[in-house]
Amino acid sequence: MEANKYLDALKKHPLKLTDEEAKRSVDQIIKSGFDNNNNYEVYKTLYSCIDHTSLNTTDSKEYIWNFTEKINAFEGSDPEIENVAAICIYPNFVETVKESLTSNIKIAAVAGGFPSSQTFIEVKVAEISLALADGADEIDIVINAGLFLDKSYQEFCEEIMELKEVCKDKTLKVILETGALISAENINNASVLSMYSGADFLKTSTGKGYPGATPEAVFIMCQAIKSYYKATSNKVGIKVSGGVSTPEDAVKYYTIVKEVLGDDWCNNQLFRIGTSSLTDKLYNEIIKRRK
Ligand SMILES: O=C[C@H](O)COP(=O)(O)O
Repeated sequence: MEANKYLDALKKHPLKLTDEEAKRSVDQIIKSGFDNNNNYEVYKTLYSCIDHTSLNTTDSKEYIWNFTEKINAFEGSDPEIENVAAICIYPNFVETVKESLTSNIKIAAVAGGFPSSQTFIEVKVAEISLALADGADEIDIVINAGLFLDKSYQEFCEEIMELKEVCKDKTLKVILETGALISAENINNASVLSMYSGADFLKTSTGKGYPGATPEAVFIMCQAIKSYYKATSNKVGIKVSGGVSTPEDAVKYYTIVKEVLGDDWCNNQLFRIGTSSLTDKLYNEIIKRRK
């Protein structure tokens, strides 16, 4: 995009709410919609939207192998429940997951200098290329928040465009690290620029070092995705991550996505929950609610 296109894109998709208005709106959405979605069928949908995540300093080949084996064991074990959407790991474990995975789910890798994104573009390109070569289906990168906050939008967008080019037809999820962007305006603007730069999904948080997902941030991101869809007919997905640890949290985010974006987004093609602690809890809740 040429220089004026960045500002044009932001003008085309302005934030129409203050932070306070966004909070009131999303609180009302949750209040009026939560109970309708707090049910067995939605829980099963949510389970199928999970990016089952392990991003620990202590992760090892053996641990990730066993982590994957648990997902393999679940496959087909319960005819009523579709397996999780993806396994999400550090890039150096893609090979391990590829070798051990027997279920038909996606392999997602964080890459590009996760979680700070503070490294050379050459390193980001190499890390993504290696993860893809090992078999990753999806790549989760973090925005260059420094460039964004400095309003260096051309460099900001060109970096995402370059990394999307490396991914080709593989899914690129762009982590906004909303806990670092803080304001609704920053979250809206980072969403808009990331989508025009090639993001297939917008993702809230790394879960590392900054506050994770919030209903307000997800609401703002969904509004931006809706506005972008109206302008371009392109559907960009939403991935909620960072501290999503209870079935109730997941239902709240589902409620926001359903209300703002509609049923088209309420599946794992366009809605994911990145989590390291929800999967078993959600399964247990589903079993509890089974008649
Ligand atoms: O998607 C990736 C996140 O790191 C998961 O965050 P969490 O460990 O708070 O569930």
